[in-house]
Amino acid sequence: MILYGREVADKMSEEILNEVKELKDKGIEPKLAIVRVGRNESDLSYERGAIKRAEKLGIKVEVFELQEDIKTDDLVGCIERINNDKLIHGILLFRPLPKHIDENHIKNAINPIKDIDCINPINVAKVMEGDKTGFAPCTPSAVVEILKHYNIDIKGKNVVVIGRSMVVGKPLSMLLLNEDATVTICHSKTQNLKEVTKNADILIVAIGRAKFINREYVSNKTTVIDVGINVDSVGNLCGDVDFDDVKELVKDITPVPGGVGAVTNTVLFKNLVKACKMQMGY
Ligand SMILES: Nc1nc(=O)c2c([nH]1)NC[C@@H]1CN(c3ccc(C(=O)N[C@@H](CCC(=O)O)C(=O)O)cc3)C=[N+]21
Repeated sequence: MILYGREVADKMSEEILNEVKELKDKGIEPKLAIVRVGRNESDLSYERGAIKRAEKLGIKVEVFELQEDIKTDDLVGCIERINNDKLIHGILLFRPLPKHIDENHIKNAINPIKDIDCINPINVAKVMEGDKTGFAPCTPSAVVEILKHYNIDIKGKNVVVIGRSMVVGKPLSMLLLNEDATVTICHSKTQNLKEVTKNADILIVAIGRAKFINREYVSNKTTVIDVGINVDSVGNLCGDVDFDDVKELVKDITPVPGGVGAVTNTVLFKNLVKACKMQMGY
């Protein structure tokens, strides 16, 4: 079965719309700050999707576009202004940041209660502890939302994650563990990768290499979740999985585009409403 993200995002949006309406009835307008350093396509693609989704949800977004060569201290200054702005409830700071920026300083500058994409170490620790008062990163959360929406049971199941980045692989593995999955984390040094992945009930790929996974890595019992967002040789968006090569063979698969990415920005607004309620005492 093809696991489309659109129906997951639309279902989640119904709940978010109701919560936004309740807040507006109390005179509260949830507002997101998007902080973008430079103009790279991956950030702009996400920003476009997020702004479109915000319009549908009646949520205000303010974009802070900063110069690529901004100094760390000036970026901290921008974040502190947002931290102190009572009308802004959540911050999305696009990563990766330019190399010259001291990312450690930045991570700790974001107020944890507004850190709805989980950059601050306090929220990273809360993901580790399964503490729901924090925020998990949006892309890993989108994977869990898709599995839940399509009733794909992961309790005790053999879930293989390929990739161990701080943005996807590592936090996602913790979220899956917190849902009682048996998680195997693979990476560039893993030996006999194909044997490991062929055994997976659920295979989640987040390596950033276009069409890397083909039929040799999967079986007819595999559910494939493709977190990859790449551009192929002819300029089309594609995932880390060779969709055409495996789609007839596997049990389920998410497409790219139209899969995990399509759910990510909706999770962002689910986290924004949660942050807004926590800050306003609801
Ligand atoms: N702190 C941080 N968190 C992120 O989650 C983050 C980030 N920085 N930097 C940029 C990348 C990129 N990213 C995308 C998410 C969804 C789509 C998305 O909506 N993709 C649609 C297609 C959109 C289109 O057609 O352009 C889809 O896959 O269906 C794209 C890109 C999140 N990122």
